[in-house]
Amino acid sequence: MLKTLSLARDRLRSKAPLSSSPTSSSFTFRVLSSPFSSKRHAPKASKEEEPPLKESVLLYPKDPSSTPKLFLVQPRLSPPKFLQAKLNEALCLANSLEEQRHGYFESDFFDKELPSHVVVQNPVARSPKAHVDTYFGSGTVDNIKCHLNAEDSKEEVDAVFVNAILSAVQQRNLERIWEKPVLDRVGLIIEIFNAHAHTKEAKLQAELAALMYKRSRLVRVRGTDGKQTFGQFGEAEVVSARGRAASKGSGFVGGAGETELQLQRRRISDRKLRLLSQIKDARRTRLLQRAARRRQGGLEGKSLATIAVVGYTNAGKSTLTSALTRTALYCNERLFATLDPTLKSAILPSRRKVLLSDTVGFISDLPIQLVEAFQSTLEEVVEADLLLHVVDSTAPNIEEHRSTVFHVLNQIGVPEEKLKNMIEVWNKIDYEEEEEQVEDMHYLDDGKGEEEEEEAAELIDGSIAEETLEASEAAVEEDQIENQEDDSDGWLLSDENVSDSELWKVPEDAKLVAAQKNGPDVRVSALTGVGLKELMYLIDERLKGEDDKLRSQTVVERSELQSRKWRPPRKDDEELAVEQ
Ligand SMILES: Nc1nc2c(ncn2[C@@H]2O[C@H](COP(=O)(O)OP(=O)(O)OP(=O)(O)O)[C@@H](O)[C@H]2O)c(=O)[nH]1
Ligand SMILES: [Mg+2]
Repeated sequence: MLKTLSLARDRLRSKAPLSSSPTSSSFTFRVLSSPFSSKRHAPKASKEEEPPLKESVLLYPKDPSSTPKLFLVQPRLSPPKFLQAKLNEALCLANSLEEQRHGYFESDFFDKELPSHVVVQNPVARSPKAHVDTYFGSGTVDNIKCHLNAEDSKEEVDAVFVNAILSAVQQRNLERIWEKPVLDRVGLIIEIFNAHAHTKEAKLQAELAALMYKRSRLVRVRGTDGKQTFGQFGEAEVVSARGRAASKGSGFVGGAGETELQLQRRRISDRKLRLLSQIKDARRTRLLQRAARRRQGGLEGKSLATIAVVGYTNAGKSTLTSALTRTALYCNERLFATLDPTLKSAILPSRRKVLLSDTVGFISDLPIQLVEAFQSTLEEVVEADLLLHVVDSTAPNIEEHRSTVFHVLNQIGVPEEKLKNMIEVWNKIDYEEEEEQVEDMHYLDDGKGEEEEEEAAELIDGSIAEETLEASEAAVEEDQIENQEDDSDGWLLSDENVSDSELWKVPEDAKLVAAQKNGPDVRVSALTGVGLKELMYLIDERLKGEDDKLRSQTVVERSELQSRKWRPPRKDDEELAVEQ
């Protein structure tokens, strides 16, 4: 089984050629329309009732058996190892977008075809600012369109996934040029969150994230006829009479009426308020449960310690939690398999009972507000007594993964003391051994890889590479970028005032804390069980250390209190008081 897994993973790691891959997916289902174009929200002048927003934020209708066929566009990164890692992650993201049926995914992750993809020149490589209108230069945009047409002629592509963070305007313009819904990195991750959420709380949080994202995507662009239009297909501007009467004071005709943009914003704001209040209720329940757990206590009247298992998505958090608690949590190769925190108990070597909390994984380049939508869930992490940071030791960009986790933990407010005490667990050490064993029978070693890499080089260094920045900038049509009202509420970091190079940079604070740790505290294989005993002893030790710290703190506080209470006022003190 292990071998199959490694082979399959190997396949995903190495097969993704750095070029357009005309592999046709086995997905046969269709996206009816994009949630991010307004096609599906064709304005209805008279209807004022609450739209089914949960549905409107989704990429495809909630048919559990439906999976969209995505076409991936990966901006080139260097070094090639980093590009390969990012490309593999993007392919995994694309294949992770799937609804579960009765708690299970229809297909085996590795039975799925790799999504068709193309590596293109990275616009931020030459200039910190990408093209404000279409992100990519015009040559790249046209080239992608050709690839899309070619792909479409074989099997219809439902949406284009650009593995970068696009502004609303860039997204809308690309949608118009490519005539396909476009998802950027944040959009796809939100879609996955929505598809994988199970519990009421996770669903609410995922919907909130989608809603905030959707609000940031509401833009008006100037259409080909020069008129302001709201949607991709130039829907009418004024869609309801609301506001007319109010603006005139009486009568039923007057004022400018409500535009589609205002109507959508209002609906989103109303829904957001309702969602926030529901999340608040769920949070209250969680707080009560946590307090009850603390009261319940462990051995010798101690409170029951909670250990939060954190880490990059797919690092093996659920597998490790299952192994340590001897339970069977849901584990899957799909990214963001876990969205709902789960608590399981374990007995440490000292016979102390603890709770392990498995939670949502982190990923690079996500805006803080997305994390904020999951604040209620992530509170478990902030409140935990100890953190276990699970790292996939086989990840080629392991440093980026580590830094991302430190960054998110900083963002959600984990105290520095807790970060220092965190146990870093390098997981999947069995994989290296496996890799060595299967190297000779590497089924991808069929000579195709090189050929495909050459193609990639052609694509990157050929027509697209020749296109100069100046030329593409000249191609920016002024009327397309005029009035680029980006209503992101400062939510998306992709706003034009934040350069994309900033987004891809590991934040300094995260680097600092990550650098303080030189390596793993323990190396394990959650799958085979190697290193788990050592890990359990380490948890015991760290918790004891925490207890001792707490005890000495309490003793100091108590003695301070006593001395304050019983100490008779000294002469020096009296003098000091008089001076003051
Ligand atoms: N070879 C190997 N595979 C592992 C190990 N631990 C986990 N995996 C595999 O890695 C994949 C992801 O594991 P999960 O436990 O679901 O990872 P996770 O961190 O919980 O992922 P998310 O919930 O999606 O964030 C699964 O296919 C596991 O079987 C390990 O020690 N060795
Ligand atoms: Mg998990």
